[in-house]
This record gives sequence, C-alpha cells and structure tokens, in this order.
Amino acid sequence: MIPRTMKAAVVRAFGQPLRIEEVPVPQASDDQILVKIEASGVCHTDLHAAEGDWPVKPSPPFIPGHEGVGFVAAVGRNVKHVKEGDRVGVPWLHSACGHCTHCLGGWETLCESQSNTGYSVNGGFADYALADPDYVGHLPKDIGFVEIAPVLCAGVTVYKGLKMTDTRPGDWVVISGIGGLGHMAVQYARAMGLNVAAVDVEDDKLALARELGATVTVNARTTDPAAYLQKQIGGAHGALVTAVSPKAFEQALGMVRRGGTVTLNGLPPGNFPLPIFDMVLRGVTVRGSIVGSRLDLQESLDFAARGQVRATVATERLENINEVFARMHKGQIQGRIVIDMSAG
Ligand SMILES: NC(=O)c1ccc[n+]([C@@H]2O[C@H](COP(=O)([O-])OP(=O)(O)OC[C@H]3O[C@@H](n4cnc5c(N)ncnc54)[C@H](O)[C@@H]3O)[C@@H](O)[C@H]2O)c1
Ligand SMILES: [Zn+2]
Ligand SMILES: [Zn+2]
Repeated sequence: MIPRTMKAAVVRAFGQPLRIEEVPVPQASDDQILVKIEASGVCHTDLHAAEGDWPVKPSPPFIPGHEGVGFVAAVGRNVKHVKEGDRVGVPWLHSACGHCTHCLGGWETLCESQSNTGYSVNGGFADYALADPDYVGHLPKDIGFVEIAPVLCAGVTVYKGLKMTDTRPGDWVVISGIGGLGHMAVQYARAMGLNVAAVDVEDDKLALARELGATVTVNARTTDPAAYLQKQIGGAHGALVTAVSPKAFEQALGMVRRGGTVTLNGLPPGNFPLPIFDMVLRGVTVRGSIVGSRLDLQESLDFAARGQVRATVATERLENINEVFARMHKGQIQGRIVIDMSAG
C-alpha cells in the first residue's frame, strides 16, 4: 500500500540546511515507475547541488540524491519490462531523449535533453522517487541495498572514467582523491588489471586505498605528487581525478608519462591552467567524463555481483543529512555514507 505522504530531505535555498519535510508521494505517469527507496548513497554532487556550486543550477525546492535503490512500488500502464517488486536503482542519468546523435551512439550521458535525478528532477533522499524504467539500474540478487547503493553513481562514474583513461591491463593508473568515488576507482582499476597509485590529502584515505589494492600512495599535502610519481613509477599511463580541489587537477597533468591520458571526474567549481608547451610536447590528453551509459551502469553492477568491488559504507538516518554534508565538506568521510531509509 502506497501512503499519500512521505519523508524527504528538501533543499529550500542554496547554502541553507536541508529540511526534513512530509511531502506528497509523487505519482507515476503512464511511462514511469515509482520506487520505494530503501537506501540512498550521499555523493559529493548532492552537496554541490545543495550549495548551488555549478553554473547550471537546480531550482529549489528540490530533493537531492542519485544513488537511491529499492523496490519498484508501482508501474505506469505503458511500462512492460519492469514490474512491481523488482530491485532497481535510480541513477543521475534520470532520462534522455533516445533519438539525438549522442543517444543513438550510446552516449546518452551527453544528451542535451537529459534530466538528472536529485537535480532537475526529485531524487532519492526520500521514501519514494519516480524513475524512467528505461534508465534504472537492475540490482544484483544477493547484495543488500546499503552496499550496492554507491555503485549507482560512484561505481559507474569511475568505471567509465577508467575506461576513458585508455589504459590496458598491466598499465599504471593514478587515482587522485580517495573519497566515495576514488575508493571505488581503486577497486575497479584492480579488477581491470591495472596497477594503482593513490593520491589524497588525508592519510586515512590513503590507508584505505592500500587496503583496497593501491601499491603506491602519496599525500599531496606533504609531497609533490607529480614529482613523486615520475620518480617512483616513471609517471602513470593514465590518471583519474575525483578530488574536489582544482589544485589536484593541475597536479594530475604532471602525474602521467608521455602520451598519457588524464580523465576528469571531480566537479569542484573553478578552473585550472593547462601549460601549452608541456601538453603539446608530452602528448598528454585531458578529457572530462560524466557518469556512464546504461550499459556502463549494468557492467559496473556486474563487478559488484561478482564480488570484485565492494563499497566501504557507513549508514546514517535521513534526519542527519546536514551533519553528513558537514563531514563531507571537511573531507572526513571514509568511503561512502549511505542513508538507510528503513532506519527511522
Ligand atoms: N563526473 C561525474 O560523473 C561525477 C559523478 C559523481 C561525482 N562527481 C564529482 O566528483 C567529486 C568527488 O565526489 P565524491 O563523492 O567522491 O567526494 P568525496 O568528498 O567523497 O571525496 C573527495 C576526496 O577528494 C579528496 N581531496 C580533496 N582535496 C584533494 C587534493 N588536493 N588532492 C587529492 N585529493 C583531494 C578528499 O580528501 C576526499 O577523499 C565531486 O566533485 C563530485 O561532484 C562527478
Ligand atoms: Zn554522484
Ligand atoms: Zn538524446
């Protein structure tokens, strides 16, 4: 039985604490599904959204959250391939047009008509969320909701980002920023046969990276990470930047060897300089990468299903979301915090 109202964390104004409110449960249109959210990972993007950090902003009031996972509670009458009771996740890529050149080419992440969960449409920091059945992730059978939630954004994003480094098994990849995204990246990289170096500004993050399979670690607060990696491994073949500091982006350029590729996942507001001479003579590629396609999402879930990646998680109640954001802002979270919607 679906209630009329639900609990949700709502952004009423940028930079203000989220409010826990009782709001109407949304109703699925003929082409949508309604998902009963059981767990919802907290991504740094949710914090950027609530702060209004980016040039393209959401419109308050809105409900953040794009790692929401749970059971399908209702299906619209046109929905054929997803049924009530299915276990699904509602990712950042809420929906796309399906017919532009990007969508046709398997690059729906670049669709100009896309909508984004927890940003342009309400997300998973609530008991229920709407979803487009064509864009949900189908969850592996034997993994709990709390543990799988971080794959819906952190997992798929770094899995795709690693592919975009154009590295091959046996190559070195450096992961800069070992937070929610980065700690998953270390694991995907290992599973993909890569040697992993990890960079962060906190020693406890680097300790986690080592536990998860990184064999070289550098604290960028105390050591110049580019110089260190050139000396230790001759520079990496690829770098994946998930850090929330523009400084880390600049430093990553020097972490790769000649011909290397630097893929940018992190989204701190700001810019960083590209030294022309150095980029040209060293043949370095720099590219952005945003989440992943539906196929990337399903593949990233398959790694979890096979036990090759496993998010380091701690649970919190939705009521504590502002405290979670405060800790995230200070870089005090190990792995991912997941809101357990069944708690309270
Ligand atoms: N491109 C995408 O599709 C995509 C998807 C999800 C998140 N993001 C973005 O990725 C970023 C990271 O998200 P998250 O949830 O992993 O955040 P997080 O807060 O969990 O982790 C960020 C990490 O960066 C580290 N860090 C900070 N300054 C650093 C520096 N100078 N050098 C190295 N490490 C540094 C922090 O210690 C922390 O471990 C955010 O900006 C988020 O918006 C992008
Ligand atoms: Zn995210
Ligand atoms: Zn499109």
